Amino acid sequence: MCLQIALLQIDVAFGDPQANFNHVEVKLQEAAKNVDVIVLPELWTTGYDLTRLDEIADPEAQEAFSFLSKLAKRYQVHIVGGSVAKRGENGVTNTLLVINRKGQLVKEYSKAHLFRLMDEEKYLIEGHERGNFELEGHPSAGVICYDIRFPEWIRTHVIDQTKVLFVVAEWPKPRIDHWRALLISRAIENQCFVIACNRVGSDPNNEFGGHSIVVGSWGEIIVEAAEEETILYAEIDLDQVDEVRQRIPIFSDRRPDIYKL
Ligand SMILES: NC(=O)CCC(=O)C(=O)O
Repeated sequence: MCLQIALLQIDVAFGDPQANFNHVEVKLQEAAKNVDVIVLPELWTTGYDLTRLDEIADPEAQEAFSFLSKLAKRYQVHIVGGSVAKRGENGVTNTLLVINRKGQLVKEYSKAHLFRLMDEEKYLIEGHERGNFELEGHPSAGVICYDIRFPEWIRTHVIDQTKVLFVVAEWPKPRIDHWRALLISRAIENQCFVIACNRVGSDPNNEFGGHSIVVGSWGEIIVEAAEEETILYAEIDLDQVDEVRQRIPIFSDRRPDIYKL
């Protein structure tokens, strides 16, 4: 079973949701021909304008959901809709939205590990649930940026046969070597596809590194972007995951009985 994927490696206007909705609408239309899944980066509506979240966070992520739902239906695509600053009852979360071809919400996942270097813990509340969902019947999962530094968290997502791990990010350029190494490692150790969408451009505090990437379940790089705005396309064959897992059966060779931390 093959899936055609498009990753929107875009710039994000700092604290300007309307500009970002307009930009994503254009890019999504461009990407939508002959693809099954479109992926957006982290916090694509607001960027890291965290001090203005009172003003610009999306109540219950309703505006982002309605916008992505309309486009998913129009183009008949699944959208792994990056993440948005969602204002809920208890505060603001950094929340990933997954929407199917019918425009229905399949999954919401809130970033579990908040990144202190970018002040997330001062303005956001953390999520507690896993990011698993099904994509055309295939077990998949989505996590957000800093989450990939926690292999034990990622493992909990793949233990139930997950074949595709989506990562949405605003990862700064100075640590782009970590980004690449962590994503390739997560693919090899979990024997799954890793589809990772980063932003480009800069904000008042950071320059972002691009290098969105699709890694196969053997750890090979299928496609990788540079540092400019681009739409990155990839075809993934999900049968590869079964072959790799049969060849080196790490899931049956695991020894959780001796892994106590
Ligand atoms: N937005 C983020 O979570 C950034 C994570 C990051 O830069 C890192 O080095 O980890």
